[in-house]
Amino acid sequence: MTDNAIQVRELTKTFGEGRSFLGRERHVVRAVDGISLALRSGETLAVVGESGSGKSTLARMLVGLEEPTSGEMFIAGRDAAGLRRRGPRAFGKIVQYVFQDPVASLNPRRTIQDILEVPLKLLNGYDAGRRRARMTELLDAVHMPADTLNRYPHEFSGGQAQRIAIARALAAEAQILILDEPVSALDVSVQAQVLLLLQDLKRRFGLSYLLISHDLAVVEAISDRVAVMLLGKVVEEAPVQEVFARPQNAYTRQLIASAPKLRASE
Ligand SMILES: Nc1ncnc2c1ncn2[C@@H]1O[C@H](COP(=O)(O)OP(=O)(O)OP(=O)(O)O)[C@@H](O)[C@H]1O
Repeated sequence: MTDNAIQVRELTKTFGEGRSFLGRERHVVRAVDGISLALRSGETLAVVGESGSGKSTLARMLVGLEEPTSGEMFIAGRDAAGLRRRGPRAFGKIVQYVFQDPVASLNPRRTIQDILEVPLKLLNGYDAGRRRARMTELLDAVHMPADTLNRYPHEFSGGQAQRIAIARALAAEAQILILDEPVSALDVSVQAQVLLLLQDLKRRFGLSYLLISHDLAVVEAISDRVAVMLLGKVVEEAPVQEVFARPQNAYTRQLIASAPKLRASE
């Protein structure tokens, strides 16, 4: 248990429960359907699956944005039910979300300094001097120049904006990052740089990543293990080389077969 950054047991999330205001039964969607899985400390676990398989719902529960219908979640060894009672900041200190669209994830009316200061102030309670020093370190860690602080999100390319979003996630001092399609909105030429950066940061800061991706080339490049989701369930979970070399599940085989990019890159 202690070696797991994230552990979930029998986790379920349904939507549409109850009756509509006309008294009709609603159609219930089991977005996440009794999942058990673990993200080990220091590893990257990829969660793959087609659109609607429940990946985002799982991720949203892990950062406290969605409440499970049933089941258990432990984040950095802490019971998520307890974290939820203490409010959203309790999650933010231990797990952070990196979104697919970096520019949209950064407030357009705020400078990068304002954006980075929020977690430093609210989650860590750093004073002005410490915040300034930490912001310089963070920008350096993501290979952005110090004058980035005075600029606005729209002044940056997608790749640069994603570096800044990653710096913001690191500012919380959380050890676990949920990477939700972190490079799919970026030009292919920039994707590799951001993936290399993520690998570098993971080693330097001892991070653990839960990577959501539909791009199997990205999954193969940076993951240690893969969990394959289908209709809210995990149908296969194995080390990355194993999943690609010997997929056990028919759905996994189909996913791999329909990923020409991966085979073409070999
Ligand atoms: N807030 C909600 N209310 C009702 N249904 C929802 C809600 N959020 C998700 N769902 C449903 O739950 C299922 C899983 O959706 P989810 O977004 O988790 O899948 P996904 O694998 O992340 O898909 P994508 O790759 O398109 O983001 C879908 O059928 C979706 O329509």
